Amino acid sequence: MKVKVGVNGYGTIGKRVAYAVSKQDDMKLIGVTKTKPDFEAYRAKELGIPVYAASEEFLPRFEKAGFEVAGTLNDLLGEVDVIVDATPGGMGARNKALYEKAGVKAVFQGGEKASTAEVSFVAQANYEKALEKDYVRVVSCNTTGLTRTLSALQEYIDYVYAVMIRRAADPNDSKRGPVNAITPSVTVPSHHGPDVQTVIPINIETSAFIVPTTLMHVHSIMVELKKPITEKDVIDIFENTTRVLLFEKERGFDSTAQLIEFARDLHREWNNLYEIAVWKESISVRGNRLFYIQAVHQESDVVPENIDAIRAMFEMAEKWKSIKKTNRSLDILK
Ligand SMILES: NC(=O)C1=CN([C@@H]2O[C@H](COP(=O)(O)OP(=O)(O)OC[C@H]3O[C@@H](n4cnc5c(N)ncnc54)[C@H](OP(=O)(O)O)[C@@H]3O)[C@@H](O)[C@H]2O)C=CC1
Ligand SMILES: O=C(OP(=O)(O)O)[C@H](O)COP(=O)(O)O
Repeated sequence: MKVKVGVNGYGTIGKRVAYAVSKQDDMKLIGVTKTKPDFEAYRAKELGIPVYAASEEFLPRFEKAGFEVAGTLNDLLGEVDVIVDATPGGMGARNKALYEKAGVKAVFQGGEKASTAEVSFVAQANYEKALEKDYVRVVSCNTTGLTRTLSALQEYIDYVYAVMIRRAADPNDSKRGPVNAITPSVTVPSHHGPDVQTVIPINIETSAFIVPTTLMHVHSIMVELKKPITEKDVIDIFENTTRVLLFEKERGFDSTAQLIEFARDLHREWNNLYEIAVWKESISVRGNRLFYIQAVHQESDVVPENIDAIRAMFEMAEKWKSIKKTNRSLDILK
C-alpha cells in the first residue's frame, strides 16, 4: 500500500517535498495547492502534478487565467492520508482545524510553534517519537542543522553556545532582500536553542544575526564538554553521522559559495545540499571546549526529514530503514 500525500503550499519547501515524495516507492503524490496560477503552478501541471486551489476564495484567479484546477484544498484533503503543510510560518496552525475535520494526518514545518504538533522531529535524533502520531513538526532548517551534529555529540555535551548567521532571504525571494545590513535577533536566546530542546534534551543557548546573502546559513558552535574528546574523535563521529558531510578549506571550500557549487556539480535538483556541511579544519578542541563551524542549505535540509516523518507517522519502516531509503532516493551521500 502506498501512502497518499498532498502538499499544501507549493513554495520553496513544498515543491522540494513534493519532488521527494514522488521519488518514494511507498508514497504517492496526490496533488499540491497554489493560491495563484503563476509559473510554478504551470510547471507543476507540466510535471503531471494535480494542482488544487489553496481555498475556494482563490478559484476566480484560476478561472480568469483559464487554468483548470483539480479542486480545492478540501477536495485534496478528501483524497489523501497525510498533508504536508508548507504554507508560510504560522498559517499551518490555522490550517490544522481543516486537517482535523478531514481526519487527515499532517506534517508541519519549522515556522510553526512546537505546540502545533504532538512532536518536533529530526529523523536521526527522535524518529521513534513520531511513530503513529497524527501531527508532527519538522523543525526549522537551522534547528535541523544544529540537531543533526549535536545529537551525534550528545554524550559529550555539558553546554552548547551557538551563533547563527542566517541568510537574509531565499534566492527566489525578491521582496525581502538581501539587505545592506547585519540584523541581530535582539531576543536572546534566539528561537533555535529552545527549539533544539524540543527534540533533544541538551543545555543550549543561541543568538542569531541576519546577513546579506541568499545561499546558506552558517553556525559557529562552541560546546563545553562533559568528558574529553579529541579532534580526531569528532571527525570520526561526523564521518559516521548520516546527513552530515565534512568539507575541507584545503580542497577549495572557502565559503558557502563553493558548497553550493559542489551541489551544482552533483547535478542535484535545485542544487539541494540536503547534508549539513561541517568545515573539517574548524573542528578544534581547546581544553574542555570544542569548536566547529557548519553550513546549512536552508532550502533543502528539511526535505528528507519530511519524508521520514511520514514513514514514522504510518509506521511504514523502522528508523534506519526509513533514513537509508530516503537517502538512497535523493542520492544523499551518506
Ligand atoms: N525557506 C526556508 O529556508 C525554510 C522554510 N521553512 C519553513 O517552511 C514553511 C514554508 O516556508 P517556505 O517554503 O520558505 O515559504 P514560501 O513562501 O516559499 O512558500 C509558501 C507557499 O505557501 C503558499 N501559500 C501562501 N498563502 C497560502 C494560503 N493562504 N493557503 C495555502 N498556501 C498558501 C504560497 O503559494 P503561492 O505561491 O501559490 O501563493 C507559497 O508557495 C515555513 O514554516 C518556513 O518557516 C523551513 C526550513 C527552511
Ligand atoms: O527555518 C528557517 O530559518 P530559522 O531556523 O532561522 O527560523 C528558514 O531559513 C526560514 O527562515 P525565514 O523565516 O527567515 O524565512
